[in-house]
Amino acid sequence: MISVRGLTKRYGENLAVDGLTFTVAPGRVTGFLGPNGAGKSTTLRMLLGLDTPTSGDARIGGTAYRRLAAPAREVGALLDPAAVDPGRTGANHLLWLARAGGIGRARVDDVLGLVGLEEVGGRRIRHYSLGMRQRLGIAAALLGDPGVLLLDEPLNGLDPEGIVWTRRLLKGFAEEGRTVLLSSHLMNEMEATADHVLVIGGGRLVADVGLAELVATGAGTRVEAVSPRADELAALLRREGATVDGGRGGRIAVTGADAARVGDLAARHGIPVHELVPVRARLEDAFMALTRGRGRHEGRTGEPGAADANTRKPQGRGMVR
Ligand SMILES: Nc1ncnc2c1ncn2[C@@H]1O[C@H](COP(=O)(O)OP(=O)(O)OP(=O)(O)O)[C@@H](O)[C@H]1O
Repeated sequence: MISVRGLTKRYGENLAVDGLTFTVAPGRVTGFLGPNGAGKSTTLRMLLGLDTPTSGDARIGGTAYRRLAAPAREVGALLDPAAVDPGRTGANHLLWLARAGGIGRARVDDVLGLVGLEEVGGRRIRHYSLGMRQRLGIAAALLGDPGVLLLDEPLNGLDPEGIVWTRRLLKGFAEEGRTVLLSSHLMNEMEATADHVLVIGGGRLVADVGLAELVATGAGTRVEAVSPRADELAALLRREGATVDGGRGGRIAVTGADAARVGDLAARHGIPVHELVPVRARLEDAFMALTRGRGRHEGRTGEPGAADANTRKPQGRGMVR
């Protein structure tokens, strides 16, 4: 179990993490999502005692990482797979980590086998592909057979086979009752891997919700319509309060009105419609809808999302935007 309470990190003027409170339960894969600069890595670093919170706290099994008696056996982490000595062999790198963590050398061969690197353990890391380095990083996280796994972008650089393998591994860990928290910007992969998601934007919690529930909220659900008089239809829909994007080739994407409303409106005005397709929201759509205006690159001060994030009421169970 991971618990974070009022976690805040300020770098000078920049409030990187802003009063985050959440728990990560064992027995499921929890995805950690947010636009670039949202504060995911900073949060993970504070969980791992690599950065000190300005206020609030982050605990693993009720204890701050720096106070854990045997951290390597309790928490496995993958932060930056490039942070290795390229002159070492994969096996030596793991052996060095095992020694530092009080873990026996037999476990090195175990984890090399687990991640499919047994054949190349004796090769220097500089000759590893990006995907192999990623697997080595996962092997390092697994060394202490920990109950908690924290993985920052573990799917980066993996080929499709590597992605499927990692997904199975993480799901298997969760099924064994371990706590798994992973960040990834690959939405389709997150959708296929996570059971629950934490979404942050501008350092604040935007959603803490089951994946199925998030998608079912309909955030990001839209209707696509094709009409030779698409501009006219778009103007009518906007007048009715819907949001309309596109228009090229007579194709528009409508949010805020369902297919029946779009079709009825078109019929009332004698506008022919050649296609009318409801598009069910996927994680990516819901994520975009939740975090719009909350990206670091969209500006921290005065951005619409930041201004109202304090005042918005929860919308449905688990939605904290
Ligand atoms: N050591 C640091 N010193 C100063 N500012 C920092 C430091 N680390 C992070 N930041 C700032 O804190 C904010 C959050 O960064 P963080 O890396 O945690 O975001 P992220 O969600 O992990 O983003 P990404 O997906 O791009 O990795 C950013 O504005 C970043 O520039």
